[in-house]
Amino acid sequence: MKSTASILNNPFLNKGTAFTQAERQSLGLVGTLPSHVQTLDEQATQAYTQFQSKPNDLEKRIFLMNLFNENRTLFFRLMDDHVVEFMPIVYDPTVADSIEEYSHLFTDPQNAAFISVDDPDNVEAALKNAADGRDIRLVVVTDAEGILGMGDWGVNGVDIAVGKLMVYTAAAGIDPAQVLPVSIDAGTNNATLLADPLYLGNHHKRVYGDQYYDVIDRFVTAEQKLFPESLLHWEDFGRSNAQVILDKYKDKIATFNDDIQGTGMVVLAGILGALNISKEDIKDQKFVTFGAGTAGMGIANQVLDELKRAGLSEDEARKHFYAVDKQGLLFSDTPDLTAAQKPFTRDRAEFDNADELTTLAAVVKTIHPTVLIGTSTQPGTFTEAIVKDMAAHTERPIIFPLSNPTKLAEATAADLIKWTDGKALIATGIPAGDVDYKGTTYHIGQGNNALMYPGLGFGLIAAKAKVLNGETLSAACHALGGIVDTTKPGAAVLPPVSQLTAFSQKLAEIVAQSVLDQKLNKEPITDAKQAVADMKWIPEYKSLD
Ligand SMILES: NC(=O)c1ccc[n+]([C@@H]2O[C@H](COP(=O)([O-])OP(=O)(O)OC[C@H]3O[C@@H](n4cnc5c(N)ncnc54)[C@H](O)[C@@H]3O)[C@@H](O)[C@H]2O)c1
Ligand SMILES: O=C(O)C[C@H](O)C(=O)O
Ligand SMILES: [Mn+2]
Repeated sequence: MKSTASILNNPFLNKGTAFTQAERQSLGLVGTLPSHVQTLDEQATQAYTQFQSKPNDLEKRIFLMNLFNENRTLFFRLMDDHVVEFMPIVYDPTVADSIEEYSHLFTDPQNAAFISVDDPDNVEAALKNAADGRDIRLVVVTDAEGILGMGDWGVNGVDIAVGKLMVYTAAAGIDPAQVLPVSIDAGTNNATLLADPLYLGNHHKRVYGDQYYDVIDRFVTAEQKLFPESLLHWEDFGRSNAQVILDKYKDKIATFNDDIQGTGMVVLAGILGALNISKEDIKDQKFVTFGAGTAGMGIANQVLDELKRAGLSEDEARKHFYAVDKQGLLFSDTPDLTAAQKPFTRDRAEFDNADELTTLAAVVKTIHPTVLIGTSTQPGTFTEAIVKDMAAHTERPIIFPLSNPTKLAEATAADLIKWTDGKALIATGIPAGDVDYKGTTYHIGQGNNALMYPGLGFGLIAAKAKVLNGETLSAACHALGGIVDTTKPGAAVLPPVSQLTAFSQKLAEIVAQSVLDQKLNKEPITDAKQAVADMKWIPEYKSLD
């Protein structure tokens, strides 16, 4: 029999006041709880009332995290009941505040594994100890060099791994006992953290190069050895490492980078939704990506793939893209190009005014894009003048200001609707309320990878995929078509978060089917739908007596 403390302090087993009398007897809990036995419903109602009494979003998050630390079943039951309200609290944007305050507010490691670049010999031990015998099927790892658009947050960034995993369970139904958040503490270049005696990570600058890649390699090796059936999700790595790491492992194991591929997927799905509304062809679009980093180039690659599938040659397809970064429009001779940027550069000879194309305004004026994507981390950069200029040359401009959190968005949905007289087809990185303009209510899609990665990941795990390839990514991007009624005035380009569970399920089935169709499953599975249904965890108490 387990000790009293090991049950009440185990969030995967704990039921608190819902332990039945029989369980209290058999588990040695008699007299350790008040005598009235509550149902999960009663606990959820009571907890929601407490949640509502919290004065602000960060306090609400702290309350929910305490519940999460104590009792995962109750936490996810509550999240199931209130997913639209809880998403911005447990995930983006409030997760950004909690990351900034992580070291100061720390009370519980939340069953994460903490790997230190200074202790490479204990990488495997860290994973093993944190898993504590659990059958891990999903790992979300971050080194937190590029947390959302807020830069380097060192060990504090573990909260993004915890938050992404919460969304996985709420959206797709992965068993919370089968997930593992991982922090790789490679140091930090955040001067505020380094100067803070309360900072809980390594107090030294970030390590790069061979020493860093050696730890990553040890991590991947140990992760695959300990959890051979798991999917490995990379989150918020820096621009110089994200693509390199993905390229190194993507053909060998079941893995994906959420900022590159998850974001590419949601943006392509959003563009397809927008084109469904405008009844235009993707082959007629000109794409400007503003902020040509991890997400910007991930998006460009996913859209490029779509153009090729629509029949364009590689060369023709690339001509549809204009990548803009700090230097302005990226040309083949622009200094300091990243590996991901190089294939998307333009030739100076294409333009009479190439030397002037150093700002977004000049690029929009010259190119007349039909699609403008913001992944720049620069707030307010989609100005009224730029947006009006774009709208003057295309009937339904597609404009996605995606930088997170809220304070970094390139524009607000309300401004974009106003400046384009209701013509813009919009998705935003964080949740945006409806916009009422001249008698129409515009619903704004959330262009956040949270719409995609839970279904993608769950489908890959359920189908026991060996790898994730372009075929499956493409199938997933098309999965959301038809969920939104695009004939309604003011329709959103993506489905609402209120339908997150339903479309994550659909997405998982499509992904699993694609894996099976390509015979990429590690073990024999015949029915994708059944495999997804069999994996689904429901927040209900299981009998422990
Ligand atoms: N909505 C989503 O699902 C989603 C997904 C991923 C990333 N994002 C957001 O996108 C942003 C970028 O994330 P990332 O992971 O690509 O980061 P990143 O650091 O890899 O890329 C940011 C890019 O913006 C460029 N940039 C900085 N200042 C600029 C300026 N003044 N003009 C033009 N470009 C400039 C940088 O040089 C860099 O290339 C973040 O705010 C992040 O939250 C959103
Ligand atoms: O975390 C998010 O909200 C989306 C995305 O992964 C990001 O880095 O901004
Ligand atoms: Mn991210």
